[in-house]
Amino acid sequence: MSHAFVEVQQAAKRFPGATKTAPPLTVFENVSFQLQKGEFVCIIGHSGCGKSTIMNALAGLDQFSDGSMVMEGKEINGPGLERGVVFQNYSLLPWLTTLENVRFGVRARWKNWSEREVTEHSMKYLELVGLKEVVDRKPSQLSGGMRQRVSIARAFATKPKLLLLDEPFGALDALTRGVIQDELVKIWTQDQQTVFMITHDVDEAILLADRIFLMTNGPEARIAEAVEIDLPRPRNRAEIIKHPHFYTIRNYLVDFLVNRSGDLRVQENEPQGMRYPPSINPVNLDAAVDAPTHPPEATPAAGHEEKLVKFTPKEIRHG
Ligand SMILES: Nc1ncnc2c1ncn2[C@@H]1O[C@H](COP(=O)(O)OP(=O)(O)OP(=O)(O)O)[C@@H](O)[C@H]1O
Repeated sequence: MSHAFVEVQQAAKRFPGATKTAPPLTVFENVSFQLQKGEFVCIIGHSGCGKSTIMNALAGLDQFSDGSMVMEGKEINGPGLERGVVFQNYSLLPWLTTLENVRFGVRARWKNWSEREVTEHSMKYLELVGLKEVVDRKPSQLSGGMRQRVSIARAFATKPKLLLLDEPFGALDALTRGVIQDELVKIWTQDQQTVFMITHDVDEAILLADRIFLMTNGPEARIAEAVEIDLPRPRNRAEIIKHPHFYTIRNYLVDFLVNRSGDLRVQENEPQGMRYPPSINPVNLDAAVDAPTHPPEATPAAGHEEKLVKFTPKEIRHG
């Protein structure tokens, strides 16, 4: 029996073809991985490879077409309070105020708490994401970044054992993003949560993750590799770029996204069955990639999304 905190085995997702005669779409298949308790894992891959679909399944909001997923030995077959989710699209209740949106989650989590305890705890997390002044506003009266912060506060406040984050910082400006990344690391460290996070930002993934899963392009995507990030903690953005391993890791990830993610399809005659992604430590590979050891050029390669290859050291609060 597996001792992993979360175990996904041979997951696949298929959708019916767009027309009656069109073949079904296999978004991904043969996706198997484990998350260890307390681990911070990021998953990166090009748009459409199925990252959100995997996350929705872990959240219990969708199901795989094949395969299984288990958390602490129990099958995941619906949403649960032990799993907290931050979506790209905030998913707030529009008729509730900012505070009520957070209180809603906190009250559900700790049913025996007094109203005062629920409010105080909710306020603590709203303060943490810098929203103390707007707690009485409804989501429609907030900016996109503010709504995302409410959603982050709600997820953090409920202290789930597994925190599922789908590009949670996408709508935030660089400074706020740095501050909230710091808070996420603090909460993760204090509460010993396990985090599974989708990001398109390579630098963010290196800053936060213990391991980064690299997904090949869809259709028929899979997790090709699990890259170990051996940079010492605590990490801060200003310092890690000076670490001798930083650019080796970064170049390896960018090389995957730009050059290799489309070529790593399952071969026709490759044996099927359970396949965990191999663990890769780019620093220990001989000439891991034929790439420079300085920041990649700011100009993205033709045909690739700018956000994937752009080098943007962001400001971050030192703490
Ligand atoms: N209900 C559906 N019917 C048909 N295809 C779908 C459906 N939902 C998702 N897909 C397809 O599944 C694929 C994976 O979608 P998903 O949102 O998981 O990708 P992603 O890797 O998270 O992308 P992004 O990085 O853009 O968010 C896409 O090609 C999408 O078009």
